Amino acid sequence: MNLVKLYDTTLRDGTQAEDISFLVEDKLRIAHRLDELGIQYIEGGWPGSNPKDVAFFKDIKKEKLSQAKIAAFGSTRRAKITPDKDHNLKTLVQAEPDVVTIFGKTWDFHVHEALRISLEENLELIFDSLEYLKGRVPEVFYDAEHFFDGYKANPEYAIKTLKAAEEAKADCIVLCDTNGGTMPFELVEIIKDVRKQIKTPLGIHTHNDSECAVANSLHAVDQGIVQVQGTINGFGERCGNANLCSIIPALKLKMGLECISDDQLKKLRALSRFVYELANLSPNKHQAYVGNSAFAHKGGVHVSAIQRHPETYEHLRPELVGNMTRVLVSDLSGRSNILAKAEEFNINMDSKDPVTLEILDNIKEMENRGYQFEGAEASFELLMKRALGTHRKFFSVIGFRVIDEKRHEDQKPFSEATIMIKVGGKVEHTAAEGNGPVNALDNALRKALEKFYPKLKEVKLLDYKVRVLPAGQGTASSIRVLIESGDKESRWGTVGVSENIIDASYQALIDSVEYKLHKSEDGEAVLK
Ligand SMILES: CC(=O)SCCNC(=O)CCNC(=O)[C@H](O)C(C)(C)COP(=O)(O)OP(=O)(O)OC[C@H]1O[C@@H](n2cnc3c(N)ncnc32)[C@H](O)[C@@H]1OP(=O)(O)O
Ligand SMILES: CC(=O)C(=O)O
Repeated sequence: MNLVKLYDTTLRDGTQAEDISFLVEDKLRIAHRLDELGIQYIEGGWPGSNPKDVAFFKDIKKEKLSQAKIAAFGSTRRAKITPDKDHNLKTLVQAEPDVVTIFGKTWDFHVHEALRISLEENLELIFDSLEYLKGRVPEVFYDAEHFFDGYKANPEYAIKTLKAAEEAKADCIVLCDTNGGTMPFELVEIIKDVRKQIKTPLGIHTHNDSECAVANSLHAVDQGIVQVQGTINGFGERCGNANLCSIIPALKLKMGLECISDDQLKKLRALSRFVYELANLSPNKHQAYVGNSAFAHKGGVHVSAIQRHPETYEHLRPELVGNMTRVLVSDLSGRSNILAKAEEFNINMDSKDPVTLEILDNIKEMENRGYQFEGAEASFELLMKRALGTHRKFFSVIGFRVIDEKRHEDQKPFSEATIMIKVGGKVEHTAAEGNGPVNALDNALRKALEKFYPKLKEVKLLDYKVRVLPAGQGTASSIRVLIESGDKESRWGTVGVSENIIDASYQALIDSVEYKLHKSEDGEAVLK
């Protein structure tokens, strides 16, 4: 099996994305996870750029990585000075990385416009910057910036720049689609020509401006390229870099090329989510291979078929990349969705049971009113339990009142809720404040119930989403509230719909509390 080396630039090009910034501590943690995944090269940053990147290279030396090599990034020397006087090249060597990668100009237009030097001077910049680095660091890679655009504009000159890097004995020459506009069919023809003229091992670095970064990387490998650069989740300048979360499984599972082990591949989804978390971004649920929806089935026809054989609607087994099959319930559902969901919740159901059809009709009718169960699986489970008669009533709400008051125009509004509940034969009447009416109602409900069910103290309200649903024929517009709650072990979503936002929130809060009580080992056991 051929070996393709992976070069991750999440910590450098990834941080060039709008909204993405990592602390040194984050970078160190990500480097460890990339190492565990089996990434061979980790580009940590540009030490000539800022003190944070200098600190990263200092700190990473104290860390023990199992196999990955650390690369420092920078540019060729500035014009009119020798390499030994160039601050950027000096800091690259001082960072003492395993690899230095420098980028240089390939496109004559850039040489004239961005560097404002002659084409000949640019060749000297490339040659003597690489020559200076060789011998001072263990490995030197050359990123041929704008290679494909440069080749299209002036192929002879573009190849000359690669030859300058080859003469200086660069260990790998990386062809970059810097502006991300190259089409796969163009890239293939260009690489074929390069391979006739350049014998140094080649790498690929693509951007996603025309949504072709992954396709271009895979075509490049097909053409004999041995190093693939990219980032986790495709983070990167403008529309991003080639997404390693898609490239890695494609290399291994579609092209049969060894790059990481099977066990490492199973860590892919966890790494993707870890990097989103440290970047403080919500994961893209529709992301190929690793997203929540990547193997989520909604249409009844699909669910029926995957239950007979998963390959009918899955291009590979999700477990291979650490993901899993999910069955969604919606108004596109058929009986198969309900049965699959019931199995997930360990509820016994029979496809011929009239209850299955009753639940299905119920869901369709509720979705028509604005309910949505895709993000509210806890409400769905309670709905099934109610239909099957296995739902337990832990408490009843006699009534509640919410007051939202602003006593002076300069004062913050004040929210208070009172609630009366009944548990067994006991009535509890409590009041609580909150930073808004829903928060006050949540506090009052839990204050009243915690006395009977102390396990509710573990529940936290994690997310609250409100959506105004347009009015239907003859109906007023309504509000859908989705609440995400969690405890030490898990998270669950609940939903409420009403013309009144407090009532919709109340329904979702009640479901959240009921779900927690059901999932606690035994309803009676939590009742003191
Ligand atoms: C394709 C890529 O992604 S390349 C990486 C891009 N990433 C970044 O730019 C992030 C980090 N960059 C930085 O921190 C800063 O740009 C620095 C510290 C590197 C340089 O800062 P400054 O000296 O202020 O320069 P500035 O940011 O304006 O960049 C333009 C300079 O870079 C020079 N330059 C650009 N590319 C190259 C190159 N390949 N080789 C040598 N010099 C280059 C330009 O000639 C220009 O120099 P001049 O000001 O002497 O005319
Ligand atoms: C080197 C690099 O980041 C690019 O050409 O896009």
